[in-house]
Amino acid sequence: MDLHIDRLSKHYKNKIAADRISLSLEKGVHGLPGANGAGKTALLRMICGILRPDSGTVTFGRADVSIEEYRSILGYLPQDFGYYPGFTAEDFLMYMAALKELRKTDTRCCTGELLSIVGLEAHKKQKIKTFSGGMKRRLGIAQALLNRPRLLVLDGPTAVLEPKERVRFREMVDRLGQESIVLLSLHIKSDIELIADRILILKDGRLIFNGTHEDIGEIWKNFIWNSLTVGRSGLSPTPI
Ligand SMILES: Nc1ncnc2c1ncn2[C@@H]1O[C@H](COP(=O)(O)OP(=O)(O)OP(=O)(O)O)[C@@H](O)[C@H]1O
Repeated sequence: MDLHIDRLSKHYKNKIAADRISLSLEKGVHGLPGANGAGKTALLRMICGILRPDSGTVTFGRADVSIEEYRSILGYLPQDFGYYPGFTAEDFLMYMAALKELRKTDTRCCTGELLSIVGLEAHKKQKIKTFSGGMKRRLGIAQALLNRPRLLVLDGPTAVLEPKERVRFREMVDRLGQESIVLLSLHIKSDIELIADRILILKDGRLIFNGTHEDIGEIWKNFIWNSLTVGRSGLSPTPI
């Protein structure tokens, strides 16, 4: 089943976060690069039903973004994900599963599997307050996978990952993209090149490109790379 976005718009006073965005996404990994303020987070939040658009629709198959059926196929890692520092990794996943109203029996077996997928199995009894930024991010990815989503939306998933973690993440997303629609906002050149099958580029809330690496051509490639201002820390202009 496909994700359909039809003329989605969102304004904030004098700013346009989304300007009549229309697109359809199929299974695979879709990368969303773009300069700061281009509208990536606004689009992802509208796709997840967290931000209400001024106009336009988001549907998965026949399910509208506002209904329960849509939420049951969705996994989401927000840009600023809140953790409970006193929880262990395992307890946190159980807690998130309860919030998502997943059955306890299903959750118990999959929390171990998910922690292993994100490389945190050895840390499952460790409190989150002792985790590095990269470990927290990986735990955030694990909670997004709890309901085995057919639509997985990750906002800046690689932002604080170490190079080794990043390689593991690429492999994981590659596997997930074979079964599901994966949509990620990415800031780092090598991530976009290596992770995404297709690229969607936003500029000032408008979708200005939707295609493959081959489609994009050198001019557009230069445009994207020049519009990206971040390295691993979000501060360096040099992509890693
Ligand atoms: N709550 C808000 N109030 C006013 N303007 C907002 C609000 N949220 C977003 N905007 C504006 O909407 C536009 C799109 O913001 P958005 O956060 O989606 O960009 P982004 O591409 O995710 O940026 P970044 O890479 O910095 O996270 C920006 O101009 C931003 O300033």
